[in-house]
Amino acid sequence: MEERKEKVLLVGLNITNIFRKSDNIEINDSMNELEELAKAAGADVVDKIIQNRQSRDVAFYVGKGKAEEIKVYCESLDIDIVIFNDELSGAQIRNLEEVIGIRVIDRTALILDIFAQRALSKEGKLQVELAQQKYRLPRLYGLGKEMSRTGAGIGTRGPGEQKLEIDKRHILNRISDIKRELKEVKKNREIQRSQRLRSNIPIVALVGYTNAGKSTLTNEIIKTHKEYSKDKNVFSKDMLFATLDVTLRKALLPNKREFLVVDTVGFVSKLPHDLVEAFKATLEEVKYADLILHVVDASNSNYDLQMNTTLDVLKELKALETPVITVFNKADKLDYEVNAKKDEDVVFISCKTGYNIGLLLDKIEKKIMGNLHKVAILIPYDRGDIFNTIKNKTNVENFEYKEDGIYAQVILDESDYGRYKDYILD
Ligand SMILES: Nc1nc2c(ncn2[C@@H]2O[C@H](COP(=O)(O)OP(=O)(O)OP(=O)(O)O)[C@@H](O)[C@H]2O)c(=O)[nH]1
Ligand SMILES: [Mg+2]
Repeated sequence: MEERKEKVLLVGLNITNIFRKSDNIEINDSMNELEELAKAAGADVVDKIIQNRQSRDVAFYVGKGKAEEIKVYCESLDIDIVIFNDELSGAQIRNLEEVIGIRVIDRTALILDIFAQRALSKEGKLQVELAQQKYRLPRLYGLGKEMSRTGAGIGTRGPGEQKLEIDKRHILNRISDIKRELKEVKKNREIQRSQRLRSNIPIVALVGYTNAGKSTLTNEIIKTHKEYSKDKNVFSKDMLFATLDVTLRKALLPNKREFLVVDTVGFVSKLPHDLVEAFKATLEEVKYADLILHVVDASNSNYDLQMNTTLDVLKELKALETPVITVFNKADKLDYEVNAKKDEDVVFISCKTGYNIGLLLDKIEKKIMGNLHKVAILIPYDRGDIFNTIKNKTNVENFEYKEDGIYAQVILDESDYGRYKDYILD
């Protein structure tokens, strides 16, 4: 039997204060994105309401009068849930539910819900549950009878076997259990990673805003491999957060050397902080990549803001030193003549038509193989981690312990040459 879709009303606040940061995504775009998110969670979006205010109302977010209007409107349209475009406090949720009389959730709970439905790997599930528990903890008091139910639709679903229990002690216990389990998973991943680093296969990570085409591009790139078959394809779909788990696949450079492609979870503006925290561990793969492909949907009118969101997350991951090629995807949807720039590190492509995929592969090859540099390095003793990475990758055998660090003669490829330039002696 098919479940009836939950009917939702979306409510956003347009802060009209003159001090408002001008780099925010405009309210209409933000609400359209919220609509896509709600659809991705399986909801039937009935209408969107935007309220102009100078600031948020502390108790009711949109103000009590507006909340009362929303109640009447919801009754007339038989709405099941009201979704607010920003993160709400526990008190705001409780107050709004009391007035409106139906379930109220915020953008954060919505995103967490999508993640809860989509996470596949054990680690992904644990991370989402951790973020959910952390979200619920300070809101226990606010979660009234409507929210305290589990398994009651959007915003209440959990990825694990465990029901989310509305009891502080239980939540705290569960959080420490999850953290312990995650530590185990992490250990395994580190072992795998060090094996990979030793094997010396370059790693290329695809990052970018959700729906930019990272997974589609991954599938294009992995076709180059001799062992490629369709079942190696990663999941891609016109839907926000199609990918939640980091996947690794083999591919070949034009010069036939093997490399690994990492497809990652996409970003979205106002990504809940706990979720960023939770996914940092998974996204660590990006930090260890030799090259990042920053995939951008060039046809999106907010592509520059989306790029900034991605760059912010890369900064948080401390992955800004890794070389980047900016890949403007969906060139087929641009109605102006694309001027595939001379810039080495930028390329316009279309996964749909195959336009410039070959050029991109050439650029990847150049970037990760580049010129080899024979150099002397001096790594301070407190950066033994860096020394080990270089040692494993370049199979250096002769090194000396000097007064101010470890000295060695090594051969670095282009990307490592850039990455470790601070430690290279003239
Ligand atoms: N027109 C056009 N559509 C594309 C192109 N590349 C990808 N798409 C479509 O864009 C949608 C999103 O693609 P995905 O590859 O799933 O995007 P993603 O970046 O992996 O998204 P998340 O996993 O949600 O972060 C799909 O419907 C693709 O078919 C392209 O070059 N042109
Ligand atoms: Mg994807």
